[in-house]
Amino acid sequence: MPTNLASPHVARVSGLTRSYGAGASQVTALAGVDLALNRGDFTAIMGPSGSGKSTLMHIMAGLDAATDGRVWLGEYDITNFDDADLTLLRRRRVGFVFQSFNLLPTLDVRGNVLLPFELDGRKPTESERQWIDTLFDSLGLRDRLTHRPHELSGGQQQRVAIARALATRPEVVFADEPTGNLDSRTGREVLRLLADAAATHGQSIAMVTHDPVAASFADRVVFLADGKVVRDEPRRTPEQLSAIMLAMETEAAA
Ligand SMILES: Nc1ncnc2c1ncn2[C@@H]1O[C@H](COP(=O)(O)OP(=O)(O)OP(=O)(O)O)[C@@H](O)[C@H]1O
Repeated sequence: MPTNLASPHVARVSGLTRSYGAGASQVTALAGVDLALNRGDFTAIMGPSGSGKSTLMHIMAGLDAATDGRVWLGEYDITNFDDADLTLLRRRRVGFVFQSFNLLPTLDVRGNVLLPFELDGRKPTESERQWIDTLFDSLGLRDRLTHRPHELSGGQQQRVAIARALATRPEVVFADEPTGNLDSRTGREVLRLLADAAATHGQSIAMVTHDPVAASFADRVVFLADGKVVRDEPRRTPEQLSAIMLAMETEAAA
């Protein structure tokens, strides 16, 4: 495997294209994207519906394959990895938080958080055990450890999903609209937790969102339109991000 241990990037794509279908019905979801996610950053990926955000995230996370271009996850060039290698790499290097929480209904909170270790066929080390305890405390899950997902509120379920995503200290956490199913107050709590994981623990996080308030918690905001990166901004207020989105829509309509 080609390695580049000095890489300051947790994930990178170069000349990335992704099309679906063939002939007249072909859709180009990504049309030549160059993007590198910095280690320790909380990066938001914004853009209008259909601009390619989820496709980009899925390819960066090794869940979908490029049509053309190259993809790196940490020091690995995963462009030509087969499914078995990708599964292993995802299990060991990537955490996921989805809009729909994706918790196992039959497992309690502790079981859900320990699931990535189970899947990897190992037990947490002593230091991982301590880290998981810290997560239970800082995410306010301590008195819910034996509860099953259906006994929890939406915000609590998303906090369990975040604890699970952070438990193995993955190279990068990918979050797809993680606050999409939460009320705005609970959503802000979840965003604060993600921002804190990056700021305090150096956890690299990439989050897809269409919500300027959510994106305002990120260190960096990358905008996609029509399958291309059109802007790349440092931290911005929700008002500034809304203005950028509006300007993009006005340009697209002109
Ligand atoms: N499996 C697929 N088959 C065919 N077309 C697809 C598939 N997945 C995505 N697309 C198309 O690719 C384009 C980009 O989709 P994508 O889901 O990445 O956009 P998005 O920015 O995440 O949108 P949204 O904000 O609505 O979730 C869209 O035109 C979509 O219809």
